[in-house]
Amino acid sequence: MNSLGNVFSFISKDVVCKIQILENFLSGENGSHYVTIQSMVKYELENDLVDLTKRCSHPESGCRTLLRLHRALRWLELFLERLRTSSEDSKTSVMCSDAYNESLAHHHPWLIRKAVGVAFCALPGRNTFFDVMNAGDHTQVVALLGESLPLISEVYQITEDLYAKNNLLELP
Ligand SMILES: CCCCCCCCCCCCC/C=C/[C@@H](O)[C@H](COP(=O)(O)O)NC(=O)CCCCCCCCCCCCCCC
Repeated sequence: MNSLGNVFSFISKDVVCKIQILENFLSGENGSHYVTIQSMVKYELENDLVDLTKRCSHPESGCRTLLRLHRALRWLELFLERLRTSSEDSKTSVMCSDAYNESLAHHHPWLIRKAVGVAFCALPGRNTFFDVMNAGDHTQVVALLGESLPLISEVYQITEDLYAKNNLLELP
């Protein structure tokens, strides 16, 4: 993302920050509970470490932090599937914003949606985008996407089911 330009830095900063929160849990004194998503959910819920309705004493629990990344993974899945099936004249900005409007946008306030919309306009065209991905020629990139998308979907679905079972899909 950083090689796409400064306009994306507010997005990548947020992702890095959220990954850091999870890594800190993993390397902290209760790290053994953070080895899997299942053990994290069980541990945080059993020990009242999750703000369920309003952010107060545990504003940055592992569960709510992962939920933000989980929602972003859905965006990524939708976007990469569009990219995989796109034609030479398809616009990355349109693919990106269609995927965004179908997923993450439902969870973002107006101001973030506007800022994200500006970032999408700065996306390079499809060919440059494939080059930036640095995963071989364009046919190879498309093949790679075909292999990785089912794995992304599977990971997404496992987390989605676990969160749904524990009523965690709307954590503040
Ligand atoms: C490739 C183009 C990249 C464009 C990515 C667009 C995705 C839209 C993400 C918009 C995030 C906006 C930034 C702020 C978000 C936060 O307000 C918001 C809520 O957090 P809070 O509850 O702690 O306040 N955070 C989030 O929703 C998490 C956003 C995470 C965004 C992840 C984006 C991942 C991008 C990965 C790109 C990989 C490209 C790979 C190509 C093969």
